[in-house]
Amino acid sequence: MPVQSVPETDTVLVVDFGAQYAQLIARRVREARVYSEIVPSSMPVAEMLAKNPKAIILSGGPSSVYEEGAPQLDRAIFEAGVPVFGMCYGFQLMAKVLGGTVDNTGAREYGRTPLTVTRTGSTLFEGVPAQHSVWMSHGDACSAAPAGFTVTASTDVVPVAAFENDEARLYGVQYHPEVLHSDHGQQILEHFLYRGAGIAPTWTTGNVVDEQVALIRAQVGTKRAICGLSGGVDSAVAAALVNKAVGEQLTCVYVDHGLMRKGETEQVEKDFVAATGVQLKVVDAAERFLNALKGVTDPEEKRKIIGREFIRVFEQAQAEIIAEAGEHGESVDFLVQGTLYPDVVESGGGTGTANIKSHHNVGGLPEDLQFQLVEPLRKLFKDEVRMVGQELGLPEEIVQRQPFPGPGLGIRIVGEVTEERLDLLREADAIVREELTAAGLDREIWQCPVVLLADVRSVGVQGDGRTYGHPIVLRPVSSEDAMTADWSRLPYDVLARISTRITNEVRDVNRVVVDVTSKPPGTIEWE
Ligand SMILES: Nc1ncnc2c1ncn2[C@@H]1O[C@H](COP(=O)(O)OP(=O)(O)OP(=O)(O)O)[C@@H](O)[C@H]1O
Ligand SMILES: O=c1[nH]c(=O)c2[nH+]cn([C@@H]3O[C@H](COP(=O)(O)O)[C@@H](O)[C@H]3O)c2[nH]1
Ligand SMILES: NC(=O)CC[C@H](N)C(=O)O
Ligand SMILES: [Mg+2]
Repeated sequence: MPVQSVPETDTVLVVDFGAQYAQLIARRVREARVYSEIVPSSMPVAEMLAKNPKAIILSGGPSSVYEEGAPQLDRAIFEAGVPVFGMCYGFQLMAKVLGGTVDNTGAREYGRTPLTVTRTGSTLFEGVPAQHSVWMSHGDACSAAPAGFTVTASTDVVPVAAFENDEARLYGVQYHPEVLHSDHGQQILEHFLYRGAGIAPTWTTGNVVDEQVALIRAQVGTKRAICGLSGGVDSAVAAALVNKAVGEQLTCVYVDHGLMRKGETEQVEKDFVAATGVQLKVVDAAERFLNALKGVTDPEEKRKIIGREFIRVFEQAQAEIIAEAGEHGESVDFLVQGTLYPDVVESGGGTGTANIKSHHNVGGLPEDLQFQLVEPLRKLFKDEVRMVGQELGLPEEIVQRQPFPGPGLGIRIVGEVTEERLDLLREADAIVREELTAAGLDREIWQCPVVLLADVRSVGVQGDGRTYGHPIVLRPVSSEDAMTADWSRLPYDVLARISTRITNEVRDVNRVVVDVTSKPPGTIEWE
C-alpha cells in the first residue's frame, strides 16, 4: 500500500523485467513490513545503487536471458555488497551474469510443482519442510550454478531450483515465492529480507484513504466527475473515495450493456443505491453494444469494442449531466474508474510487461479519450481494496462480492455474441450462482466464470433422442488477487446438481465440463 513515512535506509528495490508479478513482489515485501519500490530493469545500475537500497529483488519476466535483446543487468549490481534475490528470470539472469549455465533444456514447469530442499537450514530454507509445493512458470532452466553458490533446492525436472551464496549475500530461486500458491513463499522472502539482508521489519502501511482523498481533491478541484459504477467492489470503493473527497461533484453512471448477468441491473439500481446513497444514472445501452459486437469473434477485438462503447456511453452521460446543470454548471472533465493493478499489468501497462488481455478499462480505452482519468486504486490489489472498502464503512456484501469483469458475458461466449446466446448463458450462470450460494461456497471461491462454447457442438442423447448441443464450462477458481489462481475442488454432489440442472433447464446445452487449469498457464476468463 502507498507509503507514509519512509526511512530511506530501509528501501528494497524490486527490479522489474516485465514480470506479471512485480507489484506482487513489492507488496509481499510490504507485508513483511519493509518498504519497497519498483524500478524498471532499463534503469542504469548506478542509478539503482544511488537510491541506497538495503536489498534488491530481481523479478521474473517473459524473455529468455540468452536471447538477443533480452533485458540484461550490469555485473556491478552483484558486486556492490547489496544483498540480491533473483526470482525466475531474475534467478536465471543472476546465474548467467555470474558464469552459471542457463538454457532451454526442455525442462518446462507451469503451476504447482513439488520442491525438494537439499540443504535444510540454509539462509532461505531454515525451518521450511524439505518437501513442499511451489509455483513455477518457466521454459528455461539453470543447469549449473555459478562458482561460489550452493544449490539448496531441486525439483524432478530442474536440478538447480534454488542457490545461495552467503558470503556475497546473493540468493535465487527458479520459482515464484511471491504467489500465494507457493507454500512457505512469504517465509522464504522474509528469510532473505531479515536473515540474508539483515533488514528489520519496521515499516507500517500509511493511510490509503487520507492519502487518496487528498490526491483526488488536488486533481479534481471544483470540477465535476462521473464514475463508472458496476456494482462491483472496485468501482464501489473508488466511488466512495471520490465521494469523500469531492462529494456532490460526483455522479455515478451504471451502463447496462446487455452483457450483465440475470438480475444484476435491478440489484445495482435498488440494493446498491440503498446501501451507499450514491447519485446514480442508469443508461440502457444494450442495443448499442450488441450492434457493435455483431459478427465479432476475436477476444481482443471484442474487448476493444466494449472499451470504446463504454467511453461513448460515458460521453453521452456527460452531455446529459451538463445539459441538466444548465448554464451555471461546471463541465465534467473527469472519469473515475475502479482500475486495479492487475488490470494494468494484464493490459501490458507495467514496465515492459506482455499484453495478456486488454482490460476494457485500460488497454481497451479508445485513443480519442477526452476524459482525465481518476483511478485511486491503480496500484492496489483486490484484497487491499477490500481493506480500504472496510475502512470506508462500505457494507460487507459489497466489499466481499466476487469480481465480475466489465465486458461481462461478452467475453464468456467463445464465438459471436448474440442475444439468443446471451439468454442461454444467463440461465446457465444463474443456476451455477444459485447452487454455489446454496452450498455455502461463495466465500471459498474467488469467482466462477460460466462459459458458453458457442462454436462447439457435441452429440448427446436426451429423451431417447439425439441432440447436438453446446457445452457449458464451469471455471471455479481460488485466488487472492487474480494474478494467479488455482481451480477450486468443488464437492462432486454440487457439481452433479449443477450439471443436471443446466442440461435439464437450459435449451441447447447437453454437456457441462469443469476447467481444471491453474493460472498460469490458463487465465481465469476464457477470452
Ligand atoms: N456496467 C458498468 N457500468 C459502468 N462502469 C463499469 C461497468 N462495468 C465496469 N465498469 C468500470 O470499469 C471498472 C473495472 O471493472 P471491474 O469489473 O474490474 O471492477 P468492478 O466491477 O468495480 O469490481 P469487480 O472487480 O468486483 O467486478 C469498474 O471499476 C468501473 O469503473
Ligand atoms: O473489469 C474487467 N475488465 C476486463 O476486461 C477483464 N478481463 C478479466 N477481468 C477480471 O480480471 C481477473 C483476472 O482475469 P484473467 O485471469 O482472465 O485475466 C478476473 O477476476 C476477471 O474476471 C476483467 N475485469
Ligand atoms: N516467469 C519467468 O520469469 C520466466 C522466465 C523465462 N522467460 C522462462 O520461461 O524460463
Ligand atoms: Mg466488475
